Amino acid sequence: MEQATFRAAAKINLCLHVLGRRSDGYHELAMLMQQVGLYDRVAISLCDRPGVEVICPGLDLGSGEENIAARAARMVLERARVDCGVVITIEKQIPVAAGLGGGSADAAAVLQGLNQMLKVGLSVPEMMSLGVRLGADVPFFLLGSAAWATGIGERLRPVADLPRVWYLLVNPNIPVSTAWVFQNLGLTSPGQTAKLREFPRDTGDLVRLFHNDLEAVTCRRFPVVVEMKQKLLSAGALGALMSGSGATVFGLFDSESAAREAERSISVATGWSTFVVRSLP
Ligand SMILES: C[C@@](CO)(OP(=O)(O)O)[C@H](O)COP(=O)(O)OP(=O)(O)OC[C@H]1O[C@@H](n2ccc(N)nc2=O)[C@H](O)[C@@H]1O
Ligand SMILES: Nc1ncnc2c1ncn2[C@@H]1O[C@H](COP(=O)(O)OP(=O)(O)O)[C@@H](O)[C@H]1O
Repeated sequence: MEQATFRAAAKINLCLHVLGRRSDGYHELAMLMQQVGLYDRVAISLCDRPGVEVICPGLDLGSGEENIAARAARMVLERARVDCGVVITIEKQIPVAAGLGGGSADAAAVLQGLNQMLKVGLSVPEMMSLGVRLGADVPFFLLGSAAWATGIGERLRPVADLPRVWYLLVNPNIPVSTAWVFQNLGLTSPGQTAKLREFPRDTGDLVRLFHNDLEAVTCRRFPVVVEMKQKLLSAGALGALMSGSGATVFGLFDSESAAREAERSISVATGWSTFVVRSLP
C-alpha cells in the first residue's frame, strides 16, 4: 500500500477588501494573501478497497460531502480512472473555522498529493479549476506563494519577496462560519478598491496595507476579537488584524523573540490558543 505525507500550511489575509456582491451570492474581493508556518499533516494511503475515508484524530469532520479533503480526493480519483481507494489521515494543527483556510489547505494538499501519487498529470491550472469548485481559497493554496487575489479569490497574481516577518496568531476557540459573515456584511455601496499595484518592501509597508472589511461583522458578534487585537498591540505588535472571516487575529513582529515574548504575556492572561509563526515566501 503506497503512502505519502504532505504538509498543508495556513494562510492569513494581510488585506481583504470586499468590492461587491455577485448574483450567485459570492463576493468580489481584493486581498493580499500569504501562507504562514502553521501546518496540518495530510497522510494519503492508497488501498485496494474503493472509496474515500478521512480520519481526523480528535475531530469529527466526516468522510462524506461535508469533508473538503474527501471531496478533493473523489475529484482526482474520477479523473485517474483507477479502482483503488484512498484513506486520508489529517492531523490538524490549524484551528477549524478560524479564518486560516485550514480546510482549503488540506484540499489543495490532497489534489496535489493524489495527482502525484496516481500520476494523473493534472497541470496546476487544471487543479486550480477543480479546486475553486471546492472552495474559493483552494487555488491560492495550489499556487504556493504570496499573492494578490481578486475575483472570488481565485484570480491570482504572485507577489515575490514580501518581507519575511513573524506573526503571533491568537484564536479564541470560537468557530466562525464564513458564509454567516458574508451574509451579515450588509454591503450597501461598492467597496473600496485595494491598491493592487502596491508592493510592500518593509514591515511598515505591510502594516499600512492591513485592512479587513469582514472584521466589523465578526467583531459585532464576537467582541473578543477587539480584545485580542488590543492585547496584541499592547504586547508590542507593530500591527494587528483579523484574518479572513475570523476569528483568528494576527499580530506582526519583526523578530521571533518579540513574538514569543508577546505570546507569553498574552497566553498567561487568557485561555486563547496562540501560535508563533514565520511568514512563508
Ligand atoms: C473569507 C476568506 C478570505 O480568504 O477566508 P476564510 O475566512 O474562509 O478563511 C475566503 O474568501 C473564503 O474562502 P473559502 O473558505 O474557500 O470559501 P468557500 O467555501 O468557497 O465559501 C464559503 C461561503 O463564503 C461566502 N463567500 C466566499 C468567498 C467569496 N469570495 N465570497 C463569498 O460570499 C459564500 O457565502 C460561501 O458560501
Ligand atoms: N479538512 C478540513 N479541515 C477543516 N475544516 C474542514 C475540513 N473539512 C471540512 N471542514 C469544514 O469546513 C468549515 C471551514 O473550515 P476552515 O477551512 O478551517 O475555516 P476557514 O474557512 O474559516 O478558514 C468548517 O466548518 C469545517 O467543519
